[in-house]
Amino acid sequence: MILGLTGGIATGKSTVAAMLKERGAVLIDADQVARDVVEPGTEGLERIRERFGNGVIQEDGRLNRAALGKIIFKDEALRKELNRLLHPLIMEEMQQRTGSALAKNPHAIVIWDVPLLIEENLTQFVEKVIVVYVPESVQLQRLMKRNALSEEEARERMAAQLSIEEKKRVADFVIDNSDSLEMTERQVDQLWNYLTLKSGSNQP
Ligand SMILES: CC(C)(COP(=O)(O)OP(=O)(O)OC[C@H]1O[C@@H](n2cnc3c(N)ncnc32)[C@H](O)[C@@H]1O)[C@@H](O)C(=O)NCCC(=O)NCCS
Ligand SMILES: Nc1ncnc2c1ncn2[C@@H]1O[C@H](COP(=O)(O)OP(=O)(O)OP(=O)(O)O)[C@@H](O)[C@H]1O
Repeated sequence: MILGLTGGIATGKSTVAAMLKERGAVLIDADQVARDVVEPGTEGLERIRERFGNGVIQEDGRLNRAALGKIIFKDEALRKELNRLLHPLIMEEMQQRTGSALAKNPHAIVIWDVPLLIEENLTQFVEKVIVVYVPESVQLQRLMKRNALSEEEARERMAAQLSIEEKKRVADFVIDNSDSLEMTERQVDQLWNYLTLKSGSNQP
């Protein structure tokens, strides 16, 4: 069983993903895969160097994420170009990791944690869509705090994605993460019970 977990930037995807992992889900994190495919020596990093120049590569040969972020969150055309360069590499790696997980355990509950699941039409690859929701005002506050961003920078990043309200409309399951972590845990427990029943898995 493959499920998509998404939400807006800083609505709490990683928080909910960690809770699902604790309960036994196999987690495939697109942000992590996106990091892995641009490690030094990869085709991903070479693609970025060719298009964006050495200004986004650090002295130690690693990607300067802050520098690239500054460029692409301000400019939609450049962001789309970066997506075009990296997304096929990210997708291939995610499919591969999913294949190995299901080969090991055909009953595994595999969660794809993908911020752009809906924007990039990846819902076709998953059975159900889980959206981690908080109202936009909470999203803005959490994003500014976590990434030490100004309100303008945080709004720019939020504008690079479909709004959380629109994502909520596409969801099969909504986890409301605007209250305490305990309240979120409770919703995750309910969801997990349903998923284990449906997948026929006996995971703890
Ligand atoms: C631009 C980069 C280097 C900035 O790195 P940084 O470490 O500051 O951020 P990080 O990767 O942790 O992403 C934080 C959040 O930003 C949002 N985000 C990232 N990339 C994008 C994008 N292309 N479009 C819209 N939102 C994005 C996501 O919500 C993500 O969870 C990095 O985000 C990147 O390589 N993005 C392109 C790959 C991509 O699309 N990743 C998203 C998962 S498919
Ligand atoms: N219920 C909650 N109450 C208060 N703070 C929370 C709660 N859930 C998450 N947070 C905080 O909000 C921030 C965003 O959460 P998290 O990193 O899980 O979001 P995300 O959706 O994975 O973000 P991104 O899209 O950037 O990957 C973090 O600083 C986290 O500690």
